[in-house]
Amino acid sequence: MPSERALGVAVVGTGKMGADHVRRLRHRISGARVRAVVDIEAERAKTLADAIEGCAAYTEPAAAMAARDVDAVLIASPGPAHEAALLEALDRDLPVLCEKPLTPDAASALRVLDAEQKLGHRRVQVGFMRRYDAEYMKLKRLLGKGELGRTLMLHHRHRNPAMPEWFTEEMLINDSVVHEMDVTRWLLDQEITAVTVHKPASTSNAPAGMSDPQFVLFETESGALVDVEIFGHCGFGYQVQAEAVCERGIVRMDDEHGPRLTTADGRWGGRVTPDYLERFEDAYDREVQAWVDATRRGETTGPSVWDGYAAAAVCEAGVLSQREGRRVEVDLIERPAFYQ
Ligand SMILES: NC(=O)c1ccc[n+]([C@@H]2O[C@H](COP(=O)([O-])OP(=O)(O)OC[C@H]3O[C@@H](n4cnc5c(N)ncnc54)[C@H](O)[C@@H]3O)[C@@H](O)[C@H]2O)c1
Ligand SMILES: O[C@H]1[C@H](O)[C@@H](O)[C@H](O)[C@@H](O)[C@H]1O
Repeated sequence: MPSERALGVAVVGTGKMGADHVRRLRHRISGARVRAVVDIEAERAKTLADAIEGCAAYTEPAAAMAARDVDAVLIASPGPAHEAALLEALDRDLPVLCEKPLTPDAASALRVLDAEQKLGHRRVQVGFMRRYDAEYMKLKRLLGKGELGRTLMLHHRHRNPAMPEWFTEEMLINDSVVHEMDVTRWLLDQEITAVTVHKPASTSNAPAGMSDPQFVLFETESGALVDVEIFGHCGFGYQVQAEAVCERGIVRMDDEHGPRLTTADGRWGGRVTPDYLERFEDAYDREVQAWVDATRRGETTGPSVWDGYAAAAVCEAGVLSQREGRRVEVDLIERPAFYQ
């Protein structure tokens, strides 16, 4: 439905990420209006809606999706709640931007994959925002040019200062490393075939029952090896780095943000971003603008339900490896022609 008027968006889940997307839709990107906010915490949704002209608060995603001025849905509830909201939106043929992970496990991701195929056209963009980050885009372009030859290894580092108290050890894999699963598939243009999770000595900052950091190894279809350091409680800030080792060179992603200072006491250096909202702000903006623009043209672009399902299948292997301490092969269905 190519449209001249602003896209009416319902935002489902108004916690840290949902509230930030509401701010983004209102103040940082063009072509959209927040018409509904949904949260099981009624007061949170109402407080947010009261501050936005023409926006209503709901506690049920289905009620918001039925509203006359809602054309599209941005899902930012916790991962386990995504499936129900996605199926509801697909049932109504509404365009969706769904925060990562698509769903936390492969079986639920497959149900979404089936529902979109039954609908007969793509409607869902998955919120793998690193694909919209300037540094990752440069890395992708360089690897794609072919000058460096095949990529033999990728090294990823993913450090968070601390995790919320509800964050579990499994979530280190299916909520955090899911980003590296997606960028690895995207950068190398191939699937991940096996995962092994190793647990080094744990920081005393980790909560009881969580071994942190963890070292995750992916094997890929071409035989590349990919390692990920996931550190949930590094204490000092938010850091995401990547380096590709290729046949004819090495590309290291620049993760510096902000000025680098040299000071009178002989120190030299920059600043580490405190969290993902600051580190990836431009990427989130580009991602949401791309979704609004494509939706207004009547198209669906960006990471697909297939990408969300493939990452969920790798997560499932990763969680099993984390639990059992062994290498686990990824169990992936054949890619349907619909998603070629
Ligand atoms: N792309 C990124 O970098 C990034 C960063 C952070 C979070 N996320 C993703 O965003 C999503 C939300 O994470 P968050 O950190 O904002 O969590 P949060 O806990 O801060 O917020 C979640 C909100 O959803 C509400 N909620 C729970 N169940 C709901 C339901 N069934 N319907 C409607 N609302 C519901 C909660 O009351 C809460 O207000 C998750 O999928 C997470 O993985 C992505
Ligand atoms: O939900 C968040 C978010 O996806 C961040 O981008 C990631 O760095 C965190 O590790 C994760 O917990």
